[in-house]
Amino acid sequence: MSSSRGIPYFFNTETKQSTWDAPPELSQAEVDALPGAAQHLRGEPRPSQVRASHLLVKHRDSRRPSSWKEANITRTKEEAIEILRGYQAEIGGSKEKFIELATKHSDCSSHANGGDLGVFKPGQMQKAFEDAAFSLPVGQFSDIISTDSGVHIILRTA
Ligand SMILES: N=C(N)NCCC[C@H](NC(=O)[C@@H]1CCC/C1=C\[C@H](COP(=O)(O)O)NC(=O)[C@@H](N)Cc1ccccc1)C(N)=O
Repeated sequence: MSSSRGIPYFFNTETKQSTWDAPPELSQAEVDALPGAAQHLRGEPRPSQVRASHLLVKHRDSRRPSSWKEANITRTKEEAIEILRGYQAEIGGSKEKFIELATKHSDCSSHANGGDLGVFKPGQMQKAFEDAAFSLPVGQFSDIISTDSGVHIILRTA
């Protein structure tokens, strides 16, 4: 799973080559079942806009290490990832749980709307966030994504 784009890539252990494209040996059903499989693996066009929610955990290297929750955020990036891994385990695919945890813990002002960012188009969000959000099937969660704001889990909602 690419941590910057939150979508799967494929690594050939013999040739040590990595690629975004699914190997021919994988059946379409296997490709579709990949966690957060990018729509390009499913032969779908990139949408012109998406709607997504996120749970953001900031750290001391965040571009703005402050939030509604904590005026001065001093945790390290590794600590932030550990915290987010914990939330990821609690969420376990449940949208209700995601909304509950984003509301309580997200370091983004969108926490007030359960993490909802509304609809956005390419060019609005930071690249890694955009790539992951636009690659997720509707209703799917990303893996942990890192941007200048901190580390995120994204749920594509439309
Ligand atoms: N709807 C938009 N276009 N709002 C501008 C987005 C700017 C954009 N933001 C990001 O890419 C990250 C990923 C998602 C949120 C976010 C960062 C920050 C938190 O991080 P920080 O900036 O302290 O580093 N939250 C925001 O921006 C919030 N206003 C998003 C929002 C909140 C409530 C309702 C709608 C949107 C960027 N290009 O920097």
